[in-house]
Amino acid sequence: MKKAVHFGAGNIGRGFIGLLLHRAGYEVVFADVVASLIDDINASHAYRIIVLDEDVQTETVDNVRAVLLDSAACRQELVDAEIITTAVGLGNLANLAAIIAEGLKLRRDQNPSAVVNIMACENAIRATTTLKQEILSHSDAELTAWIENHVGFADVAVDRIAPNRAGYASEPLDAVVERYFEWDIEAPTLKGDVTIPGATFVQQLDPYLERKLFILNGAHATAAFAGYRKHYATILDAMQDSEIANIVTRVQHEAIIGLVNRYPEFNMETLGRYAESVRARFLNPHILDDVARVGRDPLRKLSAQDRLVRPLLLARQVSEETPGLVNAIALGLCYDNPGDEAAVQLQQKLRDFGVKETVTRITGISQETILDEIVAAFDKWQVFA
Ligand SMILES: NC(=O)C1=CN([C@@H]2O[C@H](COP(=O)(O)OP(=O)(O)OC[C@H]3O[C@@H](n4cnc5c(N)ncnc54)[C@H](O)[C@@H]3O)[C@@H](O)[C@H]2O)C=CC1
Ligand SMILES: O=P(O)(O)OC[C@H]1O[C@](O)(CO)[C@@H](O)[C@@H]1O
Repeated sequence: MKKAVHFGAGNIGRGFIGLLLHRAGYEVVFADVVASLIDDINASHAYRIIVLDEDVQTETVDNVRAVLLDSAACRQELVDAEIITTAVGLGNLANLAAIIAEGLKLRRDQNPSAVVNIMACENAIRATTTLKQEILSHSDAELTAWIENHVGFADVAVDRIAPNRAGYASEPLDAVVERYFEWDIEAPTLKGDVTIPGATFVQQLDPYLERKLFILNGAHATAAFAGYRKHYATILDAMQDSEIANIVTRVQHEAIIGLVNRYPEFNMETLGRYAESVRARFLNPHILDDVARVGRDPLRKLSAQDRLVRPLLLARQVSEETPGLVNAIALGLCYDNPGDEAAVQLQQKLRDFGVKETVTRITGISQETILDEIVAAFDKWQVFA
Protein backbone atom coordinates (compact mmCIF):
# COMPACT_ATOMS: atom_id res chain seq x y z
CA MET A 1 0.00 0.00 0.00
CA LYS A 2 1.26 3.49 -0.78
CA LYS A 3 2.30 5.57 2.20
CA ALA A 4 2.19 9.25 3.11
CA VAL A 5 4.03 10.82 6.04
CA HIS A 6 2.34 13.90 7.43
CA PHE A 7 4.13 16.17 9.91
CA GLY A 8 1.73 17.81 12.41
CA ALA A 9 -1.22 15.76 13.63
CA GLY A 10 -3.20 18.86 14.61
CA ASN A 11 -6.48 20.35 13.42
CA ILE A 12 -5.74 20.61 9.72
CA GLY A 13 -3.39 17.62 9.67
CA ARG A 14 -6.06 15.24 10.91
CA GLY A 15 -9.10 17.18 9.71
CA PHE A 16 -8.08 17.78 6.12
CA ILE A 17 -4.69 16.62 4.79
CA GLY A 18 -4.80 13.24 6.56
CA LEU A 19 -8.39 12.77 5.41
CA LEU A 20 -7.74 13.45 1.72
CA LEU A 21 -4.61 11.29 1.72
CA HIS A 22 -6.58 8.50 3.40
CA ARG A 23 -9.37 8.81 0.83
CA ALA A 24 -6.71 8.69 -1.91
CA GLY A 25 -5.67 5.25 -0.64
CA TYR A 26 -2.58 6.15 1.37
CA GLU A 27 -1.61 4.71 4.70
CA VAL A 28 -1.03 7.92 6.66
CA VAL A 29 1.81 8.09 9.19
CA PHE A 30 1.65 11.19 11.36
CA ALA A 31 4.81 12.68 12.87
CA ASP A 32 4.34 15.07 15.77
CA VAL A 33 6.13 16.44 18.83
CA VAL A 34 3.34 15.64 21.31
CA ALA A 35 3.90 12.17 22.78
CA SER A 36 0.32 11.74 24.05
CA LEU A 37 -1.03 12.43 20.55
CA ILE A 38 1.29 9.78 19.11
CA ASP A 39 0.11 7.31 21.77
CA ASP A 40 -3.56 8.05 21.09
CA ILE A 41 -3.14 7.53 17.35
CA ASN A 42 -1.21 4.30 17.83
CA ALA A 43 -3.79 3.03 20.33
CA SER A 44 -6.73 3.39 17.95
CA HIS A 45 -5.15 3.61 14.48
CA ALA A 46 -8.22 5.66 13.56
CA TYR A 47 -10.01 8.91 14.32
CA ARG A 48 -13.23 10.71 13.45
CA ILE A 49 -13.80 13.74 11.28
CA ILE A 50 -16.86 15.72 12.36
CA VAL A 51 -18.17 17.95 9.59
CA LEU A 52 -20.07 20.92 10.97
CA ASP A 53 -22.81 22.14 8.71
CA GLU A 54 -26.59 22.21 8.81
CA ASP A 55 -26.40 18.46 9.27
CA VAL A 56 -23.47 17.23 11.32
CA GLN A 57 -21.76 14.29 9.61
CA THR A 58 -18.92 12.04 10.72
CA GLU A 59 -16.38 10.06 8.78
CA THR A 60 -13.71 7.70 10.07
CA VAL A 61 -10.11 7.86 8.97
CA ASP A 62 -8.43 4.52 9.67
CA ASN A 63 -5.15 2.81 8.86
CA VAL A 64 -3.15 5.59 10.50
CA ARG A 65 -0.02 5.35 12.63
CA ALA A 66 2.18 7.92 14.32
CA VAL A 67 5.82 8.50 15.20
CA LEU A 68 7.60 11.07 17.33
CA LEU A 69 9.26 13.79 15.31
CA ASP A 70 12.86 13.44 16.39
CA SER A 71 13.06 9.64 16.31
CA ALA A 72 14.88 7.10 14.18
CA ALA A 73 11.47 5.68 13.26
CA CYS A 74 10.40 9.05 11.88
CA ARG A 75 13.46 9.31 9.62
CA GLN A 76 13.01 5.69 8.48
CA GLU A 77 9.34 6.31 7.53
CA LEU A 78 10.57 8.75 4.88
CA VAL A 79 12.48 6.00 3.04
CA ASP A 80 9.45 4.53 1.29
CA ALA A 81 6.86 7.31 1.56
CA GLU A 82 5.36 8.55 -1.71
CA ILE A 83 4.12 11.82 -0.28
CA ILE A 84 5.41 13.96 2.59
CA THR A 85 3.18 16.77 3.82
CA THR A 86 3.36 19.22 6.72
CA ALA A 87 0.91 21.32 8.72
CA VAL A 88 2.96 22.37 11.73
CA GLY A 89 2.84 26.18 11.52
CA LEU A 90 5.21 28.21 9.36
CA GLY A 91 7.58 28.96 12.25
CA ASN A 92 8.08 25.25 12.93
CA LEU A 93 9.19 24.28 9.41
CA ALA A 94 12.84 24.96 10.21
CA ASN A 95 12.65 22.36 13.02
CA LEU A 96 11.59 19.72 10.52
CA ALA A 97 14.18 20.41 7.89
CA ALA A 98 17.16 18.60 9.42
CA ILE A 99 15.04 15.53 10.14
CA ILE A 100 13.60 15.44 6.63
CA ALA A 101 17.11 15.91 5.18
CA GLU A 102 18.34 12.97 7.27
CA GLY A 103 15.36 10.86 6.17
CA LEU A 104 16.02 11.74 2.53
CA LYS A 105 19.66 10.71 2.97
CA LEU A 106 18.51 7.29 4.23
CA ARG A 107 16.16 7.14 1.27
CA ARG A 108 18.93 7.91 -1.21
CA ASP A 109 20.92 5.00 0.25
CA GLN A 110 18.05 2.50 0.63
CA ASN A 111 15.51 3.42 -2.06
CA PRO A 112 17.44 5.62 -4.50
CA SER A 113 15.31 5.47 -7.64
CA ALA A 114 11.79 6.14 -6.33
CA VAL A 115 10.48 9.69 -6.37
CA VAL A 116 8.71 11.42 -3.49
CA ASN A 117 6.78 14.69 -3.32
CA ILE A 118 6.83 17.18 -0.46
CA MET A 119 4.09 19.75 0.21
CA ALA A 120 4.05 22.20 3.13
CA CYS A 121 0.39 22.91 3.82
CA GLU A 122 0.93 26.07 5.85
CA ASN A 123 -0.83 29.42 5.53
CA ALA A 124 1.94 31.37 3.87
CA ILE A 125 3.29 32.37 0.50
CA ARG A 126 5.10 29.34 -0.96
CA ALA A 127 5.84 27.52 2.29
CA THR A 128 7.07 24.42 0.40
CA THR A 129 9.76 26.53 -1.27
CA THR A 130 10.77 27.79 2.17
CA LEU A 131 10.94 24.21 3.46
CA LYS A 132 12.98 23.12 0.43
CA GLN A 133 15.54 25.84 1.10
CA GLU A 134 15.77 24.75 4.74
CA ILE A 135 16.20 21.08 3.75
CA LEU A 136 18.90 21.94 1.22
CA SER A 137 20.74 23.94 3.88
CA HIS A 138 21.17 20.59 5.69
CA SER A 139 22.30 18.70 2.58
CA ASP A 140 25.76 18.37 1.04
CA ALA A 141 26.27 18.76 -2.71
CA GLU A 142 25.79 15.08 -3.43
CA LEU A 143 22.52 14.82 -1.48
CA THR A 144 21.31 18.09 -3.02
CA ALA A 145 21.85 16.69 -6.52
CA TRP A 146 19.93 13.51 -5.63
CA ILE A 147 17.12 15.58 -4.07
CA GLU A 148 16.81 17.76 -7.16
CA ASN A 149 16.30 14.62 -9.28
CA HIS A 150 14.10 12.57 -6.98
CA VAL A 151 12.13 14.91 -4.72
CA GLY A 152 9.31 17.12 -5.97
CA PHE A 153 8.57 20.24 -3.93
CA ALA A 154 5.09 21.49 -4.80
CA ASP A 155 3.76 24.71 -3.35
CA VAL A 156 0.14 24.50 -2.25
CA ALA A 157 -2.81 26.49 -0.93
CA VAL A 158 -4.98 24.73 1.63
CA ASP A 159 -8.37 25.95 2.71
CA ARG A 160 -10.64 24.38 5.26
CA ILE A 161 -11.61 25.92 8.59
CA ALA A 162 -10.62 23.43 11.27
CA PRO A 163 -11.28 25.03 14.65
CA ASN A 164 -10.30 23.83 18.12
CA ARG A 165 -12.87 21.04 18.48
CA ALA A 166 -15.77 23.52 18.71
CA GLY A 167 -17.94 21.74 21.25
CA TYR A 168 -18.81 18.75 19.06
CA ALA A 169 -15.74 16.61 19.73
CA SER A 170 -15.95 13.95 22.41
CA GLU A 171 -12.94 11.74 21.68
CA PRO A 172 -9.36 13.05 22.00
CA LEU A 173 -8.61 12.54 18.30
CA ASP A 174 -11.87 13.92 16.91
CA ALA A 175 -11.21 16.58 14.29
CA VAL A 176 -13.94 19.14 13.64
CA VAL A 177 -14.11 20.89 10.29
CA GLU A 178 -16.41 22.88 8.06
CA ARG A 179 -17.76 21.13 4.96
CA TYR A 180 -15.91 23.34 2.45
CA PHE A 181 -12.36 22.47 1.41
CA GLU A 182 -9.86 23.38 -1.27
CA TRP A 183 -6.33 22.03 -1.74
CA ASP A 184 -4.56 23.62 -4.70
CA ILE A 185 -1.32 21.95 -5.77
CA GLU A 186 1.16 23.50 -8.21
CA ALA A 187 1.54 20.59 -10.62
CA PRO A 188 4.65 21.46 -12.67
CA THR A 189 7.00 20.93 -9.73
CA LEU A 190 5.65 17.46 -8.85
CA LYS A 191 7.73 14.39 -9.66
CA GLY A 192 5.88 11.42 -11.16
CA ASP A 193 2.13 10.88 -10.98
CA VAL A 194 0.22 12.15 -7.98
CA THR A 195 -3.50 11.50 -7.65
CA ILE A 196 -5.38 12.98 -4.72
CA PRO A 197 -9.14 13.06 -5.37
CA GLY A 198 -10.54 16.35 -4.08
CA ALA A 199 -7.31 18.27 -4.68
CA THR A 200 -7.01 20.75 -7.56
CA PHE A 201 -3.86 20.60 -9.67
CA VAL A 202 -2.95 24.01 -11.08
CA GLN A 203 -0.21 25.25 -13.39
CA GLN A 204 0.42 28.52 -11.53
CA LEU A 205 -0.40 28.69 -7.84
CA ASP A 206 0.03 32.39 -7.08
CA PRO A 207 -3.49 33.57 -7.99
CA TYR A 208 -5.08 30.76 -5.96
CA LEU A 209 -2.75 31.22 -3.02
CA GLU A 210 -3.09 34.99 -2.84
CA ARG A 211 -6.85 34.88 -3.33
CA LYS A 212 -7.12 32.53 -0.36
CA LEU A 213 -4.52 34.20 1.87
CA PHE A 214 -5.81 37.73 1.34
CA ILE A 215 -9.58 37.32 0.94
CA LEU A 216 -10.05 34.51 3.46
CA ASN A 217 -7.15 34.62 5.91
CA GLY A 218 -6.80 38.42 5.82
CA ALA A 219 -10.50 38.85 6.47
CA HIS A 220 -10.46 36.15 9.13
CA ALA A 221 -7.55 37.78 10.94
CA THR A 222 -9.40 41.10 10.79
CA ALA A 223 -12.49 39.54 12.36
CA ALA A 224 -10.32 37.95 15.04
CA PHE A 225 -8.37 41.11 15.91
CA ALA A 226 -11.52 43.26 15.87
CA GLY A 227 -13.44 40.61 17.79
CA TYR A 228 -10.77 40.47 20.47
CA ARG A 229 -10.73 44.27 20.68
CA LYS A 230 -14.49 44.36 21.17
CA HIS A 231 -14.38 41.49 23.69
CA TYR A 232 -16.05 38.76 21.62
CA ALA A 233 -15.03 35.15 22.13
CA THR A 234 -15.68 33.67 18.69
CA ILE A 235 -15.52 34.65 15.04
CA LEU A 236 -19.27 34.09 14.81
CA ASP A 237 -19.87 36.62 17.61
CA ALA A 238 -17.50 39.09 15.96
CA MET A 239 -19.07 38.74 12.52
CA GLN A 240 -22.52 39.45 13.97
CA ASP A 241 -21.28 42.91 15.01
CA SER A 242 -22.11 45.14 12.03
CA GLU A 243 -19.09 47.41 12.56
CA ILE A 244 -16.75 44.40 12.37
CA ALA A 245 -18.62 42.82 9.46
CA ASN A 246 -18.27 46.09 7.53
CA ILE A 247 -14.53 46.27 8.15
CA VAL A 248 -14.14 42.63 7.09
CA THR A 249 -16.08 43.28 3.87
CA ARG A 250 -14.00 46.39 3.23
CA VAL A 251 -10.75 44.45 3.76
CA GLN A 252 -11.89 41.88 1.21
CA HIS A 253 -12.89 44.60 -1.26
CA GLU A 254 -9.48 46.26 -1.05
CA ALA A 255 -7.69 42.92 -1.39
CA ILE A 256 -9.80 42.24 -4.49
CA ILE A 257 -8.83 45.59 -6.05
CA GLY A 258 -5.16 44.63 -5.75
CA LEU A 259 -5.69 41.08 -7.01
CA VAL A 260 -7.71 42.16 -10.04
CA ASN A 261 -4.95 44.59 -10.96
CA ARG A 262 -2.30 41.90 -10.54
CA TYR A 263 -3.95 38.89 -12.20
CA PRO A 264 -5.75 39.23 -15.56
CA GLU A 265 -7.79 36.09 -14.89
CA PHE A 266 -9.57 37.76 -11.96
CA ASN A 267 -12.40 40.30 -12.04
CA MET A 268 -14.29 42.22 -9.35
CA GLU A 269 -17.46 40.22 -9.82
CA THR A 270 -16.08 36.69 -9.43
CA LEU A 271 -13.82 37.64 -6.56
CA GLY A 272 -16.72 39.50 -4.97
CA ARG A 273 -18.74 36.29 -5.02
CA TYR A 274 -15.80 34.38 -3.57
CA ALA A 275 -15.54 36.97 -0.76
CA GLU A 276 -19.23 36.67 -0.03
CA SER A 277 -18.99 32.89 0.24
CA VAL A 278 -16.06 33.27 2.63
CA ARG A 279 -18.10 35.58 4.89
CA ALA A 280 -20.91 33.02 4.88
CA ARG A 281 -18.39 30.41 6.07
CA PHE A 282 -17.34 32.71 8.93
CA LEU A 283 -21.03 32.89 9.89
CA ASN A 284 -21.49 29.09 10.06
CA PRO A 285 -23.50 28.87 13.32
CA HIS A 286 -22.06 25.44 14.14
CA ILE A 287 -18.43 26.57 14.09
CA LEU A 288 -17.42 28.12 17.38
CA ASP A 289 -13.97 29.28 16.36
CA ASP A 290 -12.05 31.16 19.07
CA VAL A 291 -10.83 34.60 18.06
CA ALA A 292 -7.61 33.60 19.84
CA ARG A 293 -7.02 30.71 17.42
CA VAL A 294 -7.67 32.76 14.31
CA GLY A 295 -5.68 35.75 15.62
CA ARG A 296 -2.75 33.64 16.87
CA ASP A 297 0.76 34.93 16.23
CA PRO A 298 0.03 38.54 15.21
CA LEU A 299 3.71 39.20 14.46
CA ARG A 300 3.53 36.64 11.62
CA LYS A 301 0.15 37.86 10.45
CA LEU A 302 1.39 41.48 10.31
CA SER A 303 4.64 40.64 8.51
CA ALA A 304 5.44 42.02 5.05
CA GLN A 305 4.55 38.94 2.99
CA ASP A 306 1.47 37.92 4.93
CA ARG A 307 -2.32 38.35 4.68
CA LEU A 308 -2.74 42.05 5.54
CA VAL A 309 0.37 44.00 4.57
CA ARG A 310 0.89 42.40 1.17
CA PRO A 311 -2.68 43.06 -0.01
CA LEU A 312 -2.48 46.60 1.36
CA LEU A 313 0.61 47.33 -0.71
CA LEU A 314 -0.94 45.72 -3.80
CA ALA A 315 -4.14 47.76 -3.40
CA ARG A 316 -2.16 50.97 -2.93
CA GLN A 317 -0.75 50.51 -6.44
CA VAL A 318 -4.20 51.34 -7.79
CA SER A 319 -6.06 53.00 -4.93
CA GLU A 320 -5.12 56.03 -2.87
CA GLU A 321 -6.92 54.82 0.22
CA THR A 322 -7.28 51.46 1.93
CA PRO A 323 -9.17 52.21 5.15
CA GLY A 324 -10.18 48.57 5.68
CA LEU A 325 -6.66 47.16 5.58
CA VAL A 326 -5.33 50.12 7.56
CA ASN A 327 -7.91 49.37 10.26
CA ALA A 328 -7.10 45.66 10.14
CA ILE A 329 -3.39 46.31 10.68
CA ALA A 330 -4.17 48.76 13.49
CA LEU A 331 -6.44 46.15 15.11
CA GLY A 332 -3.63 43.61 14.80
CA LEU A 333 -1.36 46.01 16.68
CA CYS A 334 -4.02 46.32 19.38
CA TYR A 335 -4.06 42.52 19.84
CA ASP A 336 -2.82 42.35 23.42
CA ASN A 337 -3.83 38.81 24.33
CA PRO A 338 -1.57 37.85 27.27
CA GLY A 339 -1.96 34.16 26.35
CA ASP A 340 -0.32 34.65 22.96
CA GLU A 341 3.48 34.81 23.03
CA ALA A 342 3.78 36.82 19.82
CA ALA A 343 1.11 39.26 21.02
CA VAL A 344 3.09 39.80 24.22
CA GLN A 345 6.24 40.50 22.18
CA LEU A 346 4.26 42.85 19.95
CA GLN A 347 2.99 44.83 22.93
CA GLN A 348 6.55 45.06 24.28
CA LYS A 349 7.71 46.45 20.93
CA LEU A 350 4.95 49.06 21.05
CA ARG A 351 6.15 50.12 24.50
CA ASP A 352 9.81 50.14 23.45
CA PHE A 353 9.56 51.82 20.06
CA GLY A 354 6.17 53.54 19.82
CA VAL A 355 3.51 52.74 17.24
CA LYS A 356 5.06 54.13 14.07
CA GLU A 357 8.52 52.59 14.54
CA THR A 358 6.93 49.26 15.56
CA VAL A 359 4.82 49.18 12.40
CA THR A 360 7.91 49.70 10.26
CA ARG A 361 9.88 47.05 12.14
CA ILE A 362 7.12 44.43 11.87
CA THR A 363 5.58 45.18 8.48
CA GLY A 364 8.44 46.79 6.58
CA ILE A 365 6.10 49.68 5.67
CA SER A 366 8.05 52.93 5.50
CA GLN A 367 5.72 55.25 3.53
CA GLU A 368 4.83 58.11 5.88
CA THR A 369 1.26 58.49 4.60
CA ILE A 370 0.41 54.87 5.28
CA LEU A 371 2.18 54.92 8.65
CA ASP A 372 0.22 58.01 9.69
CA GLU A 373 -3.06 56.34 8.70
CA ILE A 374 -2.22 53.23 10.74
CA VAL A 375 -1.23 55.30 13.78
CA ALA A 376 -4.49 57.28 13.57
CA ALA A 377 -6.53 54.06 13.32
CA PHE A 378 -4.58 52.54 16.22
CA ASP A 379 -5.38 55.58 18.38
CA LYS A 380 -9.06 55.35 17.44
CA TRP A 381 -9.29 51.71 18.60
CA GLN A 382 -7.88 52.57 22.05
CA VAL A 383 -11.43 53.44 23.11
CA PHE A 384 -12.19 49.70 23.38
CA ALA A 385 -9.18 48.93 25.61
N1 LIG B 1 -6.73 24.92 11.20
C1 LIG B 1 -7.00 25.37 10.00
O1 LIG B 1 -8.16 25.66 9.70
C2 LIG B 1 -5.94 25.52 8.95
C3 LIG B 1 -4.60 25.55 9.24
N2 LIG B 1 -3.68 25.73 8.24
C4 LIG B 1 -2.26 25.75 8.54
O2 LIG B 1 -1.86 24.47 9.02
C5 LIG B 1 -0.82 24.63 9.97
C6 LIG B 1 -1.23 23.93 11.26
O3 LIG B 1 -2.41 24.54 11.75
P1 LIG B 1 -3.37 23.78 12.75
O4 LIG B 1 -3.56 22.39 12.33
O5 LIG B 1 -4.55 24.65 12.89
O6 LIG B 1 -2.51 23.84 14.08
P2 LIG B 1 -2.52 22.82 15.30
O7 LIG B 1 -1.85 23.53 16.41
O8 LIG B 1 -3.89 22.27 15.50
O9 LIG B 1 -1.60 21.63 14.78
C7 LIG B 1 -0.22 21.74 14.61
C8 LIG B 1 0.39 20.41 14.98
O10 LIG B 1 1.77 20.43 14.64
C9 LIG B 1 2.49 19.87 15.72
N3 LIG B 1 3.84 20.38 15.63
C10 LIG B 1 4.34 21.56 16.00
N4 LIG B 1 5.65 21.65 15.70
C11 LIG B 1 5.96 20.48 15.11
C12 LIG B 1 7.13 19.95 14.54
N5 LIG B 1 8.27 20.67 14.53
N6 LIG B 1 7.09 18.72 14.00
C13 LIG B 1 5.94 17.99 13.99
N7 LIG B 1 4.80 18.44 14.51
C14 LIG B 1 4.81 19.67 15.05
C15 LIG B 1 1.74 20.28 16.96
O11 LIG B 1 2.05 19.44 18.06
C16 LIG B 1 0.30 20.11 16.48
O12 LIG B 1 -0.16 18.79 16.69
C17 LIG B 1 -0.62 26.13 10.13
O13 LIG B 1 0.44 26.56 9.30
C18 LIG B 1 -1.93 26.73 9.65
O14 LIG B 1 -1.76 28.01 9.14
C19 LIG B 1 -4.04 25.85 6.94
C20 LIG B 1 -5.34 25.83 6.58
C21 LIG B 1 -6.38 25.63 7.55
O1 LIG C 1 -3.35 29.24 10.82
P1 LIG C 1 -3.00 30.71 10.91
O2 LIG C 1 -2.20 31.20 9.75
O3 LIG C 1 -2.46 31.14 12.21
O4 LIG C 1 -4.33 31.51 10.78
C1 LIG C 1 -5.55 31.01 11.12
C2 LIG C 1 -6.22 30.88 9.82
O5 LIG C 1 -6.02 29.60 9.26
C3 LIG C 1 -7.20 28.93 9.16
O6 LIG C 1 -7.23 28.17 10.30
C4 LIG C 1 -7.29 28.11 7.94
O7 LIG C 1 -7.05 28.81 6.79
C5 LIG C 1 -8.26 29.95 9.14
O8 LIG C 1 -9.34 29.46 9.83
C6 LIG C 1 -7.62 31.15 9.78
O9 LIG C 1 -7.81 32.27 8.96
